[in-house]
Amino acid sequence: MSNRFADSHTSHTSGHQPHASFAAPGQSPGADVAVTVRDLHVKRGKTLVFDGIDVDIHQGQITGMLGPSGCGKTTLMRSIVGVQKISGGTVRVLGETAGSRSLRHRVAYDTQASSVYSDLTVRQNLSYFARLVGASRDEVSRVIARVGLDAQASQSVASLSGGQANRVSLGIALLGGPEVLVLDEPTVGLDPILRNELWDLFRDIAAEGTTILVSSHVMDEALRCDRLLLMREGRIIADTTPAGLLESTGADDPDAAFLALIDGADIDHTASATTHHGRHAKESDQ
Ligand SMILES: Nc1ncnc2c1ncn2[C@@H]1O[C@H](COP(=O)(O)OP(=O)(O)OP(=O)(O)O)[C@@H](O)[C@H]1O
Repeated sequence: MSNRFADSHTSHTSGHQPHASFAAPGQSPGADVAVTVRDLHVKRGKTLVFDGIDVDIHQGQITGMLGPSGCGKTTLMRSIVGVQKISGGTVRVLGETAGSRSLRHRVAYDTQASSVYSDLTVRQNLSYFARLVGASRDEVSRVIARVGLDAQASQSVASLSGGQANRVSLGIALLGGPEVLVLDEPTVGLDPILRNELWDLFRDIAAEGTTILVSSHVMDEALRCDRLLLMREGRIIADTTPAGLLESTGADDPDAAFLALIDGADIDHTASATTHHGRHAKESDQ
C-alpha cells in the first residue's frame, strides 16, 4: 500500500484567520512570519539532530528546504507540525506553540510515508479523509479538480501514475484549506515534466495565501521557491532567495551554488564549533 497521510488539516470553516506576526531577523518589522523556530534542539535516538537552530518561514511564500539526505529536513518539518519531541527551544506556528490543538485544522502535513489507500478510488480516498476533517462533499470535488484529477476520480489509486498518486496525497492535505502546508519531498521519484506540473500547482496554492514549506534534495527545485533554507548536518547554512543564492556564490546553477556554500559553511562550522566548545568549557568550569 502506498503510504501517504496528511496528519492534520484545516477545517473548512476556519478559513485564513488573522494571527500574530513576528519581526524576523533580516526582515522589516511587521513582516508576516508564519513559523518561528528559536534555539531548537532535537535528539532522535542517539543522534543530536539540532543543536540550537533558528528559522523563520514567511506567510504566503513557498519556502524550500534543501539539503542532502539526513541533514534534518524531515525532523524540522516534524518539529513545525508538532509531531517531533523537542529537547529545547521554541517552535511557534501562526502565533501558537507547534502541535497545539488549535493548529490541528490550520496546518497540513504530507509526509514521505503515509497512507493513501491504493485499493480505493481517488474520490473514495478524498471522501474518507474529508469525513475525518469535516470537509463537505463539494469540497472533495473542488479539491479533485484543484489537483487535476477529474478524469481519474473513479480510478483506483493503484492504477494511477506516480505523479497522479502524489496529487491524491496533496489533495488530502488540501482538504479544509490549510493555512500552512508542509510537504516532505512531494516530487520524489517524478520525472521533470511531472515535477514541473506539481510546482505550478504549489505556486497557484501559494498565490491564494497559503504558506508552503516544501523539502527536496533536487537542487533545481530551489529556483521555484520564494525563499530557501539550505541545510547540512543539522545546520541552516543559508536562509536566502534563489537570486540571492546564485549572487552570493557567483555560481551559474543551484547545484554549484550549494557546493560553494558547503565550502563556506565548513569554515563557519569550525568557527561555530569553537564557540560552542568554548561555551561548554566555560559552563563546565563553573
Ligand atoms: N527515529 C530515529 N532514530 C534515530 N535517529 C534518527 C531517527 N530518525 C532520523 N534520525 C536521524 O536524524 C537525522 C536527520 O534525519 P531526517 O530524516 O530529518 O533527515 P532528512 O534530511 O529528512 O533526510 P532524507 O532527505 O533522507 O529524508 C539523520 O542523521 C537520521 O539518521
